[in-house]
Amino acid sequence: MLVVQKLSHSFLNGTESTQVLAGIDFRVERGEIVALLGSSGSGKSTLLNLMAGLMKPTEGSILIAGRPIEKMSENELAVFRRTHIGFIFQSYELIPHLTVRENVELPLVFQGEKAKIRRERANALLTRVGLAGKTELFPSQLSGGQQQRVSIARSLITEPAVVFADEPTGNLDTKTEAEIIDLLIELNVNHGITFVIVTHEHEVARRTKRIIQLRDGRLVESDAESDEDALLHGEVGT
Ligand SMILES: Nc1ncnc2c1ncn2[C@@H]1O[C@H](COP(=O)(O)OP(=O)(O)OP(=O)(O)O)[C@@H](O)[C@H]1O
Repeated sequence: MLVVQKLSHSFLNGTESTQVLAGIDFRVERGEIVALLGSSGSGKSTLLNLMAGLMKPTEGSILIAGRPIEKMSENELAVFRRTHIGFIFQSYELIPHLTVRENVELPLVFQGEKAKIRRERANALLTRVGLAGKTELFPSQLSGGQQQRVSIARSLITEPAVVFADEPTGNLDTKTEAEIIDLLIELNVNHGITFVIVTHEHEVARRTKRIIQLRDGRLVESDAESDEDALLHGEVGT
């Protein structure tokens, strides 16, 4: 589903090169939910940008649904991203002058889907994320947690191979954070959606079955249970 192979990345500033990721290898199977955990500066955003095809790696390969995305042209990538990858952002990134339903429909508008089908799929997804009565409101009329639910529905409408969530609860209070993570887990368990959740919060990572941990651009992989154990014994850095 998602295969990251021997991935390294350096940024060039003038003549100086800074290595940010070094020899990253992991795979995420279809139907998995994984937290990508790392402290500030560990390389999470860089890795996410590479996996989303927003930057080309210095070395290595990223396969999504069997396709090496680093080999694609800009145009191929734009189409591939729209159809195979879903995104959930910390700040929701909803369009304020479109209704909740229109926001969710938008990726299908870009695919040229018929209005009736768009509306049906958007309404079904909005029901699934608990917003059945809110479809004709505007984003500003919703709470932060509800806006994030809209963005989750939008990320699913093209039935992507994988959904990347970038600090999805970063703007939410603890109770709403737990509800949003509950929703992502429910969508994973009951609908088989593959999620990679990028976070610096152990509390979020602790909820997923598997944690991939980045430290100084390198991987420290562990499953959630042993990681929790390590946390208890103070072995995992913050
Ligand atoms: N364009 C760039 N040029 C040079 N160095 C960069 C660039 N972008 C990021 N870096 C460096 O790469 C390292 C990793 O940054 P990155 O943003 O990937 O970390 P992060 O784990 O996402 O951190 P945060 O949680 O604070 O966003 C940092 O040391 C950062 O200074």
